[in-house]
Amino acid sequence: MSVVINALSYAHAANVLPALDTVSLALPPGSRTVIVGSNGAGKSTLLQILAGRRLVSTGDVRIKDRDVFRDSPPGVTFLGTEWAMNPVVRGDIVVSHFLDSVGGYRYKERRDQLIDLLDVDLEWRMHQISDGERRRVQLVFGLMAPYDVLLLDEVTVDLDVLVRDDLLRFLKRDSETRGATILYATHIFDGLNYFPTQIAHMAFGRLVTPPTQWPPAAGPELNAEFGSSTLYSVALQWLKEDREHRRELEKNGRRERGARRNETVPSDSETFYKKYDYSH
Ligand SMILES: Nc1ncnc2c1ncn2[C@@H]1O[C@H](COP(=O)(O)OP(=O)(O)OP(=O)(O)O)[C@@H](O)[C@H]1O
Repeated sequence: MSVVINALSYAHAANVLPALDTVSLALPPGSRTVIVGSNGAGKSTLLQILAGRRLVSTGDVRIKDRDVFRDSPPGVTFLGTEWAMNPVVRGDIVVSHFLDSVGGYRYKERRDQLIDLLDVDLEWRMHQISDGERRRVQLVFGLMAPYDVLLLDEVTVDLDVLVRDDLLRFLKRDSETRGATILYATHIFDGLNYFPTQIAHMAFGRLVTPPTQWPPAAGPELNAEFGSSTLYSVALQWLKEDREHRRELEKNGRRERGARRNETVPSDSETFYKKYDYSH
């Protein structure tokens, strides 16, 4: 297996319920897994832990049989949305200089292929381009070095549909030819049907549907859960179930997760509004 997680639990702070609750997962080399889950389900937390960005004390997290935090495996690429917020990549720097400064010359062939595919202009200046254009530069930068495991946290959200489609086809072809494993968290399911080899469902920090073959097997082996659905309709159904579940819990006065478990709401309105007054 390329990625193995055993009983991983993780809480962002001491007094909150865990963002991840005993998650176990195994991804074979060459697999492309799409994780479906509502806002706050735990997808980003999971990807950041796999990228070695958060230290975990409960559970075992391995890529290519190496502990991701203590013995970080080579060949792991993580691409998340926060990159574009970094002031360094919003500074007055020409794209060609930026790509050179991060070692683009070492992967010339892949770099040029990605520049064409993502329609990047080497003369752009990083502080004068749109969010989507900056995202395309990030993708050239992030994908030009060949990886064994690619962790994608919704980095296609601001791409136009044509570029997004070209990118997904590139990633699919790349994983087929080199056997790279991809784990991709997204909320955009349009045009994604052909991409994954498996799909998984996260809800309330748990992996409620482990990676399951996608597209569903056809003919007599037709997958009982998915039938002939599209990825979009499966995702919609899963998210509806999650919302129902949450509402049910809330109706019974319970929360699955959140920071306010032990907090009492002040009884008089003055104290209440003071609490939410950010002006001081
Ligand atoms: N830095 C943080 N500090 C405290 N809590 C956090 C932090 N990051 C995430 N959380 C909490 O952890 C839980 C899981 O968040 P996470 O970002 O992993 O969800 P997600 O599935 O990626 O959501 P989205 O689809 O909105 O990106 C949420 O309840 C969130 O409020």
